[in-house]
Amino acid sequence: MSDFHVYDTTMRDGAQQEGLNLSVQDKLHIARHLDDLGVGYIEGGWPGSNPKDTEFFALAAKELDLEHATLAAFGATRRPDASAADDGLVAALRESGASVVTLVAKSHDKHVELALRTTLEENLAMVRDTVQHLREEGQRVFVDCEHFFNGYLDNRDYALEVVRTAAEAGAEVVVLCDTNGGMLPHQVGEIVANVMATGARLGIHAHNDTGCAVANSMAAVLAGATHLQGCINGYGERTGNADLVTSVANLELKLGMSVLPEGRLAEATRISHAISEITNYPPSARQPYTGVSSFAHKAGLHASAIRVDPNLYQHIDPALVGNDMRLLVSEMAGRATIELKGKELGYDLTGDPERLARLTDRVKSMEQQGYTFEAADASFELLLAEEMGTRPQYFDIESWRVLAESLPGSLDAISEATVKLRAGGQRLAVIGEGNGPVNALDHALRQAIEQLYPDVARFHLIDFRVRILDQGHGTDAITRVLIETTDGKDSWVTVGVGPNIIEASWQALVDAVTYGLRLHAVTPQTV
Ligand SMILES: CC(=O)SCCNC(=O)CCNC(=O)[C@H](O)C(C)(C)COP(=O)(O)OP(=O)(O)OC[C@H]1O[C@@H](n2cnc3c(N)ncnc32)[C@H](O)[C@@H]1OP(=O)(O)O
Ligand SMILES: CC(=O)C(=O)O
Repeated sequence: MSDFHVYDTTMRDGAQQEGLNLSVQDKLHIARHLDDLGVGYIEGGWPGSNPKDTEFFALAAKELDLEHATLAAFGATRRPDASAADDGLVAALRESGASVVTLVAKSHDKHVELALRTTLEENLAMVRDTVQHLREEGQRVFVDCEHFFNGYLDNRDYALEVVRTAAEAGAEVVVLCDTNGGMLPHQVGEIVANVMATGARLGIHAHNDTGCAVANSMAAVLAGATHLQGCINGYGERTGNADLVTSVANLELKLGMSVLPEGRLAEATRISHAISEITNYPPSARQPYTGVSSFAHKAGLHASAIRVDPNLYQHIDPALVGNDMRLLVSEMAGRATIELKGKELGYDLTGDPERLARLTDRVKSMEQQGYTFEAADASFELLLAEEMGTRPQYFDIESWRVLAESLPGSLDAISEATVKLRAGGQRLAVIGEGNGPVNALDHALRQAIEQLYPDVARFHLIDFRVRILDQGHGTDAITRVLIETTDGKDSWVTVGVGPNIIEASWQALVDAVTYGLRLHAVTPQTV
């Protein structure tokens, strides 16, 4: 592995994202995940700026046992016209227990004069004094030059003077920040190449306001930067920071650099999703490398080539980043898609062109009616089983009926469902109650079959989504219902479609129960 720095700022700049709020325990968990990924540096926050960040560093010193990473504390240069030794926030950095301190410094003359309200000379002194002071106290220092690129375009000499001052005072790395995220890759590449002439070790910190944060980071590295900052899942102020996983995967897989310890990149998808759970931000399906859709193929033509060689429609082997290829069944499927999906589900349809063609036609015609199989894998698997003659019949529905009743003095309407079916050689008629018609039907169906099939007691609905398909028909429209069910271990999605929302829900419900029992390898009893 090279001496290249992979520097994560999820817990500092990532936490500046709207709606993202981390507890101290969240931060400790994230730090362990980042260490597991093998990043070199973890910026834990700004000690002294709020009690939580101060507590994090205190706890980290006692509880975090990092294998790969070094913890960095973030803070600012001293206040104007004061001494670094007497500055309260500098003291918090000194006392944080972190061996690395990353100082944010102004490098754009306009910011020095308007935001800091001091002179250009005093700002240089603030950088020099603070770096020297912390170095004397035994800490390693990195300097983040805020608004560097805008500063360089407005007053090149001053921006370069800040870089030189930081490096001469003992900063190990001077990080050029695109704080407003407005740069494009050609500008970043050219400017970083010019700043290399200072002799300072350079880093890059890019925001994503032009959608170019990762591209700008790559341009900086190609121009000579050897320290890369970013956040997991691209979190960060406004539109976020460069996504650290995308950046690192690009460096390793596209530029042939070795920046993580051997084998760690293959953990990227798992770690990116685990951190999403902690931040409570659902992972973006379309995130490069780690998204669930990153290697999902929907178009029939793609699948037909993938059948020959997956690399024909994929830029890398998904396993390199711990992701998987998936085939999506939809109206855009061709026979190749159905064949590959069948294989994924354990059915060999090769050599059965007629069945393949029939299934493909069925999928297309059902999708035209409103079904969506890419979102309802379980209903597709049952359709496939039906075509193969292996769909189990656990019960035979005779009829169902639902009543909704509003009782005087009560705001809640009560629903009551009657389900009549044959199962286990008996005719069963069961009444179920619920807080809505679907809930009542669900209860009635379970009660009817629970004695024969006790596994149904373990199934729980976790999501129920309704979509009106032909807008404009008002209450007369076609409705699609997607139901997600879990048994506590696995979860599966089924679909139902119809002009009546309860009929559509019932179809999805019957598929959900049938799929669950089949998954549990329950043997059907005579109906
Ligand atoms: C580009 C970035 O994202 S850098 C990271 C920014 N992150 C944050 O701001 C989050 C944490 N910040 C905080 O908790 C608070 O802003 C604190 C504790 C740092 C400061 O709080 P306050 O003392 O109340 O000051 P306030 O936030 O109003 O203003 C910031 C002050 O820092 C000064 N300042 C700004 N940049 C720097 C710098 N690089 N070096 C020294 N001082 C600076 C400003 O001039 C301003 O000074 P003033 O109080 O004399 O007006
Ligand atoms: C330091 C930092 O976060 C920035 O300039 O964007």
